[in-house]
Amino acid sequence: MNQLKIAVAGASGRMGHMLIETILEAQDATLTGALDIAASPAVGSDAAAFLGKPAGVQIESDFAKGLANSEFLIDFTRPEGTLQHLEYCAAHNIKMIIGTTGFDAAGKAAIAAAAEKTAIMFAPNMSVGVNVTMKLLEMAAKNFSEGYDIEIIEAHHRHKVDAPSGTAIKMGEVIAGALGKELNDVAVWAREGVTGARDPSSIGFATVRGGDIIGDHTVLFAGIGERIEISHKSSSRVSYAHGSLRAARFLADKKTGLYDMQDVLGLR
Ligand SMILES: NC(=O)C1=CN([C@@H]2O[C@H](COP(=O)(O)OP(=O)(O)OC[C@H]3O[C@@H](n4cnc5c(N)ncnc54)[C@H](OP(=O)(O)O)[C@@H]3O)[C@@H](O)[C@H]2O)C=CC1
Ligand SMILES: O=C(O)C1=N[C@H](C(=O)O)C[C@H](O)C1
Repeated sequence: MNQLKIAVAGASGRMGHMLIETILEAQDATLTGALDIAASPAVGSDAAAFLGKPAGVQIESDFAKGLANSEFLIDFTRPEGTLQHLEYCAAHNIKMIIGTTGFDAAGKAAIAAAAEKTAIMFAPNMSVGVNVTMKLLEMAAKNFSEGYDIEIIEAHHRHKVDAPSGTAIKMGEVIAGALGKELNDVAVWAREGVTGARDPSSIGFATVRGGDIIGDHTVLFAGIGERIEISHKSSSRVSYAHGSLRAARFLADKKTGLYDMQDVLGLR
């Protein structure tokens, strides 16, 4: 069997650990590299030291060393880190699976431009459940387009640095798209003080941060006499890691192009 040669960026992070464990368990994938920022105390140690069974792959901060033997880089870091990895991968034909969230428009444009040089899968949520939920939301939004107020509520662990989550924003984009609108024209990102009555055409967002919540998303369609909630709740990061591996398998025969999990899962 042809092995997928995969490096992991952010190797000592929450997702980095989950990805390394998942790659080491997979029959068709080999961990061939690991990256972290130069300031990380993990640089120089074995990428699987946290599992108590070394993988023989050292965590590097130098891209040339960390990516020397890899066909894929799975990147769950921070936008500024991902954009540096992107430049290197585009120049060296390394395919990328990008799970990092919190990009601005310029960052997203850089990813689209790099996809003309190498194949990239970029999605704010790799879980099958969330991506199927996106389809449910599209259908719901079309049927609740009049008379229902739409609010997106997300909750994550205390360490999360971006808000609203990338998934919540994507849910908003899917709903706005189904209604023939641009999310930026209708989004109310937060509320405080005397806000006035709710604009019926708006899509509201609410963010909760606390403890070890892995990732909960609920979309509320609130009408008169009834309300509908479509929820997804993650109980482990393993679904994100499995989705990332599916993405690597999907990219294996692609040379260039920008894809998302809807492409990987055949949901388009
Ligand atoms: N698409 C999806 O399915 C999912 C996406 N995410 C997203 O993935 C990202 C990471 O999440 P999580 O693993 O919880 O975060 P962590 O903070 O646990 O891990 C981030 C990792 O990236 C490293 N890092 C930080 N800054 C840089 C940089 N500038 N360059 C390179 N590496 C850097 C960190 O190193 P150090 O610790 O030394 O700072 C750490 O190893 C977030 O954007 C999150 O929203 C998360 C889960 C699922
Ligand atoms: O930071 C996280 O943890 C997560 N981030 C992603 C997001 O911003 O949507 C995906 C998931 O919800 C976990």
